[in-house]
Amino acid sequence: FRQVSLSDDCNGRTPRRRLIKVSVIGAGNVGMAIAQTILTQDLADEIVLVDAVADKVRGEMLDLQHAAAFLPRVRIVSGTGIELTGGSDLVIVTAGARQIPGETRLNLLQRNVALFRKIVPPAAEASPESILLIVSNPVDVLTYVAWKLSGFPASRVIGSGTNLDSSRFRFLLAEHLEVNAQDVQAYMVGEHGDSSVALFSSISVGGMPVLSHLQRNHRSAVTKKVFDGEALEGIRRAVVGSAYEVIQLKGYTSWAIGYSVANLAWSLLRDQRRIHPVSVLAKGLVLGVPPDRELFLSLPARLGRAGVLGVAAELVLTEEENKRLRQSADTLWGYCQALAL
Ligand SMILES: O=C1N[C@](c2ccsc2)(c2cccc(Nc3ccc(F)cc3)n2)CC(O)=C1Sc1ccccc1Cl
Repeated sequence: FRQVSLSDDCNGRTPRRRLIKVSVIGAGNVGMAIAQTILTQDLADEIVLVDAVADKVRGEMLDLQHAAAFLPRVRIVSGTGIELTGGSDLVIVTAGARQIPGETRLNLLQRNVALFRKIVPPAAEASPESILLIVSNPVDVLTYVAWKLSGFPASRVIGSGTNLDSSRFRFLLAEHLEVNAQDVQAYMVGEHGDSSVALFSSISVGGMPVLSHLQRNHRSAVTKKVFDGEALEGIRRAVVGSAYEVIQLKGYTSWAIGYSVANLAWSLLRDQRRIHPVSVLAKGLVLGVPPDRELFLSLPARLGRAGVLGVAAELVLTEEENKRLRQSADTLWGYCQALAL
């Protein structure tokens, strides 16, 4: 139809905000769930998908492009070369060898370190101002590896860490209390996975702590239902159990990790300064761990466009919680040292 210009086009100049570019390296179930969620949440102006398998990543790009009639306009690019990610604000790494059943974590780690040696240096060189967000497992050690290989300041190298553990924890608590999971503040910290530490003492619902003096003074339905210890320990175990249950039922996880990582991307790219439990350089932040030990584990961190703006180091931990955190720190440090990067 005939082009009619009705609006003042700012003297031929289109007002420009800085365009946001996000790259996802690894177009598997996790990478594509993250990309799809970032797309639907209108978070990026350009999304780059990189994977070693050319047909797979081109197919994923085309399939997403075909949804354009229902989505905000986003440029979607794909290929096998890391150089496509150049100029990214955020580079999300989900690439990783799939764990062979029965394979030890150390063996999977070594295979993924070899992969990271090929991915991280060129990605860092192509986007020197970007934030690296590591999702590949074992995520805490691989975030340390990405930090060492990238040469970036630790503030711009983050692991998804216990963000997923914490979102499952919040879901299970919310179900138990029949309240919206968005009104449940609850953190799991430390090492992602089987050994994450649930911070029972800092659970709050609608801003009310559920494990405190309330125990004595109020017998409301909320505190009565939540504060008995075995219910909480049961929920902590269910966080781990639910991960294994999903793997057993569908063979992989995607939606929860997709939404939880897109939530991190939102805070980072839109400079939200929100606090998330993510894997950060925990040097000198864990009581009882020598302050010179360089290791990554999850702590509540304030996230913005500059990456990690601050870490909640003055965590209120019980002696038991701190002991478990220290044990995780020792294990993780052992792995990091063994790599001798
Ligand atoms: O939801 C998952 N799924 C995975 C998975 C596995 C194959 S495809 C996806 C999962 C599920 C269950 C166990 C497990 N263990 C594991 C440990 C070390 C590794 F390097 C890789 C995987 N990993 C990967 C993973 O990290 C999670 S979260 C998770 C895992 C275990 C305990 C608690 C949580 Cl919150």
